[in-house]
Amino acid sequence: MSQQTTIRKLAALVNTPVEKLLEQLATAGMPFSDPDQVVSSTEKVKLLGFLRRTHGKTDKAEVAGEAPKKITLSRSRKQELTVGGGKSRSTVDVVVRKKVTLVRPDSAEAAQAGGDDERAEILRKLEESRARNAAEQKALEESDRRRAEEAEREKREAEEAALRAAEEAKRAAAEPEVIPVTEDPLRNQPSSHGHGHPPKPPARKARTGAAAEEEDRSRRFAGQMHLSASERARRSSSTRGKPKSRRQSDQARTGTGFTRPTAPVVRDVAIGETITVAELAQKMALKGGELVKQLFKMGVMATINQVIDHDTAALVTEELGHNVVKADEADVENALMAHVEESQGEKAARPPVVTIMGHVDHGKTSLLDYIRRTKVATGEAGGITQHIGAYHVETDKGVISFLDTPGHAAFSSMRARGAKLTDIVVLVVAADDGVKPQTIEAVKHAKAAGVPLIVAVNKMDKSGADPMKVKNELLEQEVVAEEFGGDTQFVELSAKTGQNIDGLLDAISLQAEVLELQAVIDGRATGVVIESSLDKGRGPVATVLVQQGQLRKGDYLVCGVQYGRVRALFDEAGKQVDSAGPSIPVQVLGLSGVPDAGDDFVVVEDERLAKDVAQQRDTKRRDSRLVAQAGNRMEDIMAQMGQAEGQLSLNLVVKADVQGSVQALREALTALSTDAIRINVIGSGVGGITESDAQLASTSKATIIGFNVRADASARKVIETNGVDLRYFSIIYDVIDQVKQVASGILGVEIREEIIGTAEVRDVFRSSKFGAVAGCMVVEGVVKRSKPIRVLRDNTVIFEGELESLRRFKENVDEVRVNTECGIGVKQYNDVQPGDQIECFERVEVQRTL
Ligand SMILES: Nc1nc2c(ncn2[C@@H]2O[C@H](COP(=O)(O)OP(=O)(O)OP(=O)(O)O)[C@@H](O)[C@H]2O)c(=O)[nH]1
Repeated sequence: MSQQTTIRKLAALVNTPVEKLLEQLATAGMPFSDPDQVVSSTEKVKLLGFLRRTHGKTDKAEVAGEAPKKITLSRSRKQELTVGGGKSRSTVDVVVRKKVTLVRPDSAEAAQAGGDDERAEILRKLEESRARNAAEQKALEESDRRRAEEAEREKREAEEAALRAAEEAKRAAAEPEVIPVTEDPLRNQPSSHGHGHPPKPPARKARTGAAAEEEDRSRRFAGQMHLSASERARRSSSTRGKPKSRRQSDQARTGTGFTRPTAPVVRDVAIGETITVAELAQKMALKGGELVKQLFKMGVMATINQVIDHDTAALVTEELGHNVVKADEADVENALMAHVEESQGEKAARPPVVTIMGHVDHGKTSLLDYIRRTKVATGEAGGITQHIGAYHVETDKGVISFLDTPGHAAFSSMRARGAKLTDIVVLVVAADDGVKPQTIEAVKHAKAAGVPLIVAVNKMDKSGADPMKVKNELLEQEVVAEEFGGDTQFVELSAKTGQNIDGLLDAISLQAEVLELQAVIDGRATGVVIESSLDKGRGPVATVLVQQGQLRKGDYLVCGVQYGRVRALFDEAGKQVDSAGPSIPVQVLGLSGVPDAGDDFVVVEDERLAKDVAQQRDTKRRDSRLVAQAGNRMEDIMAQMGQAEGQLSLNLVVKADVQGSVQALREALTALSTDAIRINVIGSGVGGITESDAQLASTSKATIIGFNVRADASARKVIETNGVDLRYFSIIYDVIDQVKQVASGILGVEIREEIIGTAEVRDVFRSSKFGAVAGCMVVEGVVKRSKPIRVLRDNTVIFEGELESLRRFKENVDEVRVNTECGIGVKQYNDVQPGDQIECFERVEVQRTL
């Protein structure tokens, strides 16, 4: 690659005639004869120095007669580079610039070395650099060539692969599916349950045919409990024997697309309060049957469509290795809550809600009736007040609402359902009778609920009234009158004469003021159902107590599991009203069904939400009931079986006029159950006793309890024909008493042994006539000849039998009393010893009671 220059070329380059250049060269000491003679670089440099000198320019190098101190040679070369691969491959023009700089050694060194040596060195280095350049250039060319070859080869391979794929796809379409067994990642992987499969030989011949396929599949899925959705899809598609799609086969071969997980899939399974077995199985991607089996292993017998409770579902889910997540079933409820909160506004004072409690016959009903009769404004002229479960009165000091179901049964049943309705409890105590068991119970209930008490000392008109006694007795219950330094107001009154009833109302208003009761006055109403019934003409009727907001005619509301639009509102005077505010009881018409006492109600904007919430609650309630009824655990079944053996049962059908009474009775009666007898309320409801109630009672041998309701003609017929036990009541305590009696009748009598006397053996005489006769002292009770005896030694019974003889001073007697000596001959037993005890007992029949 030497760049040799002739004199002619140089002359053209420097734009000088050839002759002149020859001349100059000659002058510079380099005589050339032929213009085509080559001029070396050194000669060029020399010429340059000469020319500069002749033009008067200084050149140290030349002056010193030396070569230039630094020479830089540069060159550039253009070449093509291929970048990227496949589709993105492209060519780029690249300019390669080379620059070589040669530096002259130090002038001191240079001074030592001769000028020609130096030039020779430079030339050598120049030559070396040229050689290096050439080598590099060659290497570059070589790598370019290799790259081009590589690209060519890749292109060729890709074309071949495409061709092969097309052929294979064609072949696959013609043949049944063959699972590429060697690709299976699960194959060499132990399963989560420890059933590891030995590694397969790498290249197994692909098998075709259903049997091979089945075997292969079972091998692959054995011990693998959880299949992902795609696995299932794969399984089912292969089961159907469909050929693989081209895409699938391409994916399988190229390894692209989905790869089966190598470990069991752990799922987050959302479980609500209840779930059906089928639904749970689906959530775990498991066959229903598998889950049934798993449940059975855990001791739970359930069918695929059965509802199981949350705990059981959670257990089995965890057992199968999945995570349990609490399902957010309260979606609609949340929407409802948001709805309620949204309607909250400014709060203002509200009237108090009062419940009256006290011992039986102390005058609760009389008090409520007196207040209602004298204080509730009747609607139209001659209108009569109605019992709707609550009423409100207007006093000088404000409005007061009374809950009209006296007694703590209703109070506690409401409280048990989470409904806190009562602000103040008025405890009625008859001044002539004082504190009685139910008075104490009422105090306990009020205290447990954290509700303040006002004591109404009733029957003050009676001659035997002793209010101070009441105050003192209540002190023991920690109910301290104001005059004793406590905070409980005592009001002495008479429900009969109406004496000081206003004083009681004042006391209530005062207490309410202290409590600073508040509620949102405007906005959507919320509250609680106090009573409900099914009216023949008007449909479901519910008395509700509004707790917040205004309940208006036309409002949509959800009420327990019922919903509807308020068709009409009635107050306790039977008068239609347009709205009811906080603490005001009102009768509502227009619900889809009869709600339960204690259910809450919420007014909502539209019917849809009301319906959704009601339906969701209904489903939930039904499911919970199903779970409760199912008794699906083995233990439960066993327990029930055990119970059936030893435990008697009394079945009852309870019908009452209002829902509150039904609930109170059901709870009170069921609570009478003991280990010996179980009280089952197998049917209950609001309304008269119907034929179906009678039929139910007849088939299940139940007693019918009619509380303020009567049996209709067809029911009476069934009752008479089948001899069903029917009893009517109007007082709750009577029901309880009678049920106790009936239960006792079922329990029957029990034989009890009573020891009537014990005698100690002091000496033993043996006579040929009577055998062994024990000389005894009666130490306890009386020993009777006609009664059975036991002989005890060291407090252990060693013989049980009868007396042969009982004598006192050789005389036969029928009985011997305590501290008397006697001779006892035991029938068929001659082994009596001094120190033994002879116990005389009798068997008595005792009526079993609850
Ligand atoms: N003399 C007098 N008798 C009263 C007074 N209050 C109630 N009575 C009578 O006491 C009896 C019982 O009264 P009720 O009001 O039924 O008593 P109760 O506490 O509601 O009774 P139960 O509903 O059975 O729990 C009735 O005969 C009433 O007439 C009163 O202030 N003075």
